[in-house]
Amino acid sequence: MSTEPEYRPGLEDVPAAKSAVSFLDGKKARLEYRGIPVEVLAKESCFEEVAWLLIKGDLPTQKQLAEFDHDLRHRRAIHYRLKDLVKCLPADGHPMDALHATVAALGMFYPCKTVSDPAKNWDATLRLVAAMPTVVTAFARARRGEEILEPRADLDHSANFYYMLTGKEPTPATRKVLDACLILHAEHTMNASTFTARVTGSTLANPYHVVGAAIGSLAGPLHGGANEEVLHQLAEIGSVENVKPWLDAKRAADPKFKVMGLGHRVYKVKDGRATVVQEVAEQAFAETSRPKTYEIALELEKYCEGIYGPKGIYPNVDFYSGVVYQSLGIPVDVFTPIFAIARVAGWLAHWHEQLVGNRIFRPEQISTGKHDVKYVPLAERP
Ligand SMILES: CC(=O)SCCNC(=O)CCNC(=O)[C@H](O)C(C)(C)COP(=O)(O)OP(=O)(O)OC[C@H]1O[C@@H](n2cnc3c(N)ncnc32)[C@H](O)[C@@H]1OP(=O)(O)O
Ligand SMILES: O=C([O-])CC(=O)C(=O)O
Repeated sequence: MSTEPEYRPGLEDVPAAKSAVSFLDGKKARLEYRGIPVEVLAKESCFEEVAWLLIKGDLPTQKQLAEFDHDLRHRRAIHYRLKDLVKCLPADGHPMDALHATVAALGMFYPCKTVSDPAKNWDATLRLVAAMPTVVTAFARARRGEEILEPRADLDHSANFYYMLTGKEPTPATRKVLDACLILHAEHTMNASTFTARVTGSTLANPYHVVGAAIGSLAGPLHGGANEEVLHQLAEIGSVENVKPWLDAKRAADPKFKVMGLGHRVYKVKDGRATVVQEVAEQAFAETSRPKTYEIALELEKYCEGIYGPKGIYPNVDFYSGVVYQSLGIPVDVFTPIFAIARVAGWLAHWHEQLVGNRIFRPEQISTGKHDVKYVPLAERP
């Protein structure tokens, strides 16, 4: 009898950790952060409160939230040499790469060398949550030759992000839309980037390495990078009338063609976050106007339902988020960095959880290579 363990490609259904940070039922599209439905948080809460909830485990008291908010506001500014670094990066480079590089450098300017000091771990946690919007906006502006703006301590997290990006204060509706999007993207059980964060954390690497590794994982088009791809896809389609001919042609050319923003390992119904993003979008469009891309996305969802619905493939959170960001005037390649600005809360929550009773991740492989191969000296090879 074979003793070979069962191999599950992509670790499908294999538990990689025990976690109390969030809960997901993919058949019912139910997502909870520390037991609270995400839809409720998106409507009632703010990103700062949700970050505390995820990392600390419970809703903050009024005093805790006030202190947390104060501490975040005072860690937004980055060292002037980090701004110089951002200015030196290639202007045509991707903002996710700039974020990746600058988060590593952030860890050099504000070190947390070992992870055994809870006070230093907490300081790094605050720094990462607070400073990532500063880094993203610094690169977004510097590459266009615009002045890098100092964070404003009189604005909350979402409003300050929008201000640092655009130089304008958001309207209350825009702030709410952005904040709700950050809340919706803050955490999602054992997704690829969170798993990456936990694996990295399990080596006792410092939190900047943990977040840097997770940023790299999030960047891929099968994960967070899909929100940008969706917008390219909608631009390629170009019109509501072209949805059917476009998809028919793609599928004819490649039966395995993947529609970006569709499908999920866990959800077999429409991602509840996508529905909330649409509700939020309608608020955003009340101030601007319903963009053509949104009409195309709606038509694409409708046409895809007939084709992919029977297989349980529906829109995920990335399907509509980009349309919202675009309507706020945010450049397409900044969409995935916004995801990272939100998800850092979840990554850090998992990092703190991983450190309690930590054991290094070291799974097994099923070896498929050769054995006892004779080494042939180079001179004897053709
Ligand atoms: C925040 C997030 O990370 S949400 C996910 C964002 N990613 C995307 O939107 C990219 C497009 N989607 C995908 O590539 C996938 O659905 C993933 C990566 C999200 C999930 O991948 P997996 O769970 O490994 O599913 P897998 O890729 O094996 O697909 C299973 C089947 O559904 C099909 N399928 C999955 N997604 C799609 C899609 N977007 N369009 C068309 N068909 C799809 C596959 O072709 C495959 O079909 P088959 O059984 O006939 O071979
Ligand atoms: O859970 C996943 O695999 C991907 C996802 O939706 C997320 O990270 O938000």
